[in-house]
Amino acid sequence: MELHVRYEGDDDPDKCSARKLARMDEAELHRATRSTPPGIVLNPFAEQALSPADRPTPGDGARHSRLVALDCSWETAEREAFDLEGVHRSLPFLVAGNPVNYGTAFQLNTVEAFAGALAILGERDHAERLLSTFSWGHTFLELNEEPLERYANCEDSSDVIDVQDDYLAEE
Ligand SMILES: C[S@@+](CC[C@H](N)C(=O)[O-])C[C@H]1O[C@@H](n2cnc3c(N)ncnc32)[C@H](O)[C@@H]1O
Repeated sequence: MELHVRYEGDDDPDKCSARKLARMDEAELHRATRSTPPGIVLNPFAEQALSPADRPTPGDGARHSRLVALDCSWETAEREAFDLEGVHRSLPFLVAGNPVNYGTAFQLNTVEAFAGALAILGERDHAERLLSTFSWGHTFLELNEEPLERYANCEDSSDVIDVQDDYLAEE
């Protein structure tokens, strides 16, 4: 899948995972909303959780084969900031493995959000490739190994929420 980032530029540029992905030609940064192409928008406020039902199928338009994230500080990541064109999906319970937010559920950085989404959509190799260039990348996969596998085996969003409920009950 193509990876696109609406890049706000209000977070520490030295720690920004989206900038690193762009330097590696793994993602394209867009500095304005109007230049950001439509796609599956990774939005923590979206009502529907991402699931394997969102996998692109032949005949779907290009927007179904693009993942779009908003790279901004969590302080400015309010509902209105995700005013991007496309199908909005939240990621289910997953835990950050990056050093800034280590152990925090639901607040992933951009590369973790892309990798989690790709794994749920059945593109595990792509997810691993993205994370392999971050020293802590393997931690994200280790922490989330079981939930990622279970989500990837779900049929649709309501199945994903049922699996998520198992993890939230343990919290
Ligand atoms: C708020 S930014 C923070 C980025 C951070 N500055 C970095 O260096 O990667 C992380 C983005 O990843 C996506 N994301 C993170 N957690 C998510 C979740 N639980 N559901 C959907 N998208 C999520 C969203 O697009 C979100 O805006």
